[in-house]
Amino acid sequence: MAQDIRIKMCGLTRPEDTPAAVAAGAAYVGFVFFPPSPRYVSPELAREMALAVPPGVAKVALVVDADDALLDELTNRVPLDMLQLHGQESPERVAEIKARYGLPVMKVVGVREASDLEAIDRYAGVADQILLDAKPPKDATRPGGNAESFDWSLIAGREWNVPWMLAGGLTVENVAEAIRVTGTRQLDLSSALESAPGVKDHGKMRAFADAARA
Ligand SMILES: O=C(O)c1ccccc1N[C@@H]1O[C@H](COP(=O)(O)O)[C@@H](O)[C@H]1O
Repeated sequence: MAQDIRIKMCGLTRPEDTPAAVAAGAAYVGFVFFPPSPRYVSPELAREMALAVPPGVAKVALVVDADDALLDELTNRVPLDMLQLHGQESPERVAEIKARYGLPVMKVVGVREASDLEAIDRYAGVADQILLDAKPPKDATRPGGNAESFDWSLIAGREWNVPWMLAGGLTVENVAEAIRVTGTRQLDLSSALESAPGVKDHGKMRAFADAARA
């Protein structure tokens, strides 16, 4: 059993989802604060859910090009352990957010082709973690959570001097291959854990965690 695999289960929307993610063995739980998403949760609901998360499981706020007003509200109301920046935030903005809120920051880098990976070095000095996700399809209404994978062979054998996670279209069927090709020790997903957009399926959470660790 590959017990050292760490999983982030993102886009939890109901109070019962957090204990289910924790029971499945999630190392991180994610709350989406991007209003167009079917996984959007209000700060009030996120607070209720976050308060039920035991120590040792990181509570992550996913935001997209958030301004300080939103980040002030979230950090004041929700007990958080990490901010996930899933927009076009520059390295300077990442550094500013990190300094202002004193929370670890995970910057998303969208990947479609090899040259996209050059962005990692620009963020490695400021972000605490990098999340490699597929760039969204052209007609997408959100920058992530589209159940799209990128070509994992682009990062086969690559190493960076910053912790990183793999995201984008991970499923119970492809997770073993994703780990084999990329060597990742951290996985992040949302769509494949759902029975409908925004509705997490607790059986799928358990099945994914079992497959990832097998
Ligand atoms: O899930 C969303 O609605 C979302 C909205 C805006 C930005 C990112 C979003 N999701 C994140 O995208 C990746 C991959 O998700 P999937 O497994 O392909 O559905 C993951 O980090 C989600 O949390």
